[in-house]
Amino acid sequence: MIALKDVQFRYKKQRPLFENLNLTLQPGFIYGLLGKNGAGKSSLLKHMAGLLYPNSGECRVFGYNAQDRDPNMLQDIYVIPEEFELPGINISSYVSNNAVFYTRFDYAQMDAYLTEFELPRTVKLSNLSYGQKKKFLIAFGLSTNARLLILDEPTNGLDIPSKSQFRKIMASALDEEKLIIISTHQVRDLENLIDNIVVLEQGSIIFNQNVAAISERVTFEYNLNGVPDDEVLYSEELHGRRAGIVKNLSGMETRVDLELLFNGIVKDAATINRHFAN
Ligand SMILES: Nc1ncnc2c1ncn2[C@@H]1O[C@H](COP(=O)(O)OP(=O)(O)OP(=O)(O)O)[C@@H](O)[C@H]1O
Repeated sequence: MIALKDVQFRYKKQRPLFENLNLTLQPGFIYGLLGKNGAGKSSLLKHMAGLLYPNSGECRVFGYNAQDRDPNMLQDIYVIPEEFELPGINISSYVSNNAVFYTRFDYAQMDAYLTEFELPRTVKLSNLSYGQKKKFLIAFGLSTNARLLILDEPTNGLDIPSKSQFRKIMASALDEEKLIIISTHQVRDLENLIDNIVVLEQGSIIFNQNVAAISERVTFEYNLNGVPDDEVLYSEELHGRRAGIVKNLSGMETRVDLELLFNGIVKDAATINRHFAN
């Protein structure tokens, strides 16, 4: 479990980014962390990995205070950052140098991911394309079997087949012990993958809901003609029509449109949260 309690944080000489931020994340789920540029997603993920420390409050990961960077905690965390550099060595050298840090590293699993992603094994990692490097890190990260996997913009640079491979691989990698957090702007890439949506805005959590609850409470409509105004929680122009988020009064579960949902939350989180609270 990850528990952030009353976290306050500011970068030096900046105004506070997090003020009393509270958030609990449970294993067995994939969380989508969404937010506009500069909302604080990467900073939040860095707190969880013990790379940034709160000014006050605490961030506990599997019971450890993340800022202590206890080796037992670190071997259970794998972070794939948005920007990274890989050394000029081939995959097998990298694996034999780095897998030792993870007690549950599964070499057969790594091999299967490399085949699935069609990664060339003899080329130096530094000479791979950006998308290939990303796929290599995803393969390595999953093979560590770390209980906490943090992925910052993992689908950036992936081609279309690789994005669907990514979704398939992530879904199959999840078990009840693992907690996966994916931060992204590419919300469509997360559809049918994430269990929970957390939205951050100017350092505050403005929305935190389970996808099943979302599909039970609201529907996503692409032509609001005829829908009474008091049932519409958010609307926008889409291909010349009014699309939007509507109260689900039928109780039938429908597909969650993450892009519409995100737009609605950013525009007016209070209205949407009020509906969920009722
Ligand atoms: N090292 C730093 N020093 C000072 N301010 C920083 C630093 N890193 C980030 N910030 C500021 O903190 C805020 C949050 O940045 P952060 O990178 O966490 O946002 P983000 O949600 O990940 O953004 P993006 O979607 O653009 O990657 C921004 O206003 C940013 O300018």
